[in-house]
Amino acid sequence: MASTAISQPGTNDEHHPNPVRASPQVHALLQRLHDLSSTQESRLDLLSIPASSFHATVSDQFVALEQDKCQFVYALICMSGATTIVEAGTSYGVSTIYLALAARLNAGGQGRGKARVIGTEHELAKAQQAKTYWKEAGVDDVIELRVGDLRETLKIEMGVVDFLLLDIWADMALPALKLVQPHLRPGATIVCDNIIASAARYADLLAYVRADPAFQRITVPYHKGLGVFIYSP
Ligand SMILES: C[S@@+](CC[C@H](N)C(=O)[O-])C[C@H]1O[C@@H](n2cnc3c(N)ncnc32)[C@H](O)[C@@H]1O
Repeated sequence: MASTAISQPGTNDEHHPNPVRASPQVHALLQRLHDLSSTQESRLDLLSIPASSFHATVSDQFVALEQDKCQFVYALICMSGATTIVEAGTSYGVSTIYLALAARLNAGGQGRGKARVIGTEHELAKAQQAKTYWKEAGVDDVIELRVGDLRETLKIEMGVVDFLLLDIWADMALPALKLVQPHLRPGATIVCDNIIASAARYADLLAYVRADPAFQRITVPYHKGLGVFIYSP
């Protein structure tokens, strides 16, 4: 019997439609950035880099959230109506474009707040380049980038937060969650990348959320596991 090739998520075909509403120019930009990131990552084995040298080894790399996960995150934000979003780990701002597009779409609805995406990035060069991509994508008005160590930059006002994306070096995930947690609205969504593959590195985060019944958890079976927590205190 002839076999039919099954397409992969993120490919945008009849089986895996792309939910993102954007112009052809923005789709082309996103594709270009994902391709750049994938090419870089194919030369690195991120999980084999020791935690002690991780920051230095990948400090100029994209390490963008994969395209299929970005599309899922976009859809989750559209479903939840989130308009205020915090991103722990922005890098060159690829995932941030999806967050901004979705928050802005939600903010267009009646009675919703203004779209606001707060990004965080330690590396100044990445932050500067990210801003040029956001301008090209036409979402720079929605994004506020906090440059520096998120353990300081997330101490500043952020309003009531609907959605938190943890796409950060594993040792920074729990500090980020703890800083944003007091601002999360009941029912807020938290997404954490690589929750299975990096489980050992996320030991502190996992112990924290498992110990608190306010976090309803599910792992979505994307590559390396995508953790989704609903915050219901
Ligand atoms: C996985 S990348 C983020 C990718 C991005 N979300 C995307 O999809 O395009 C993680 C980023 O977190 C940044 N980072 C690591 N530790 C940080 C800290 N303490 N404060 C702020 N940013 C940090 C790194 O420089 C890196 O660019």
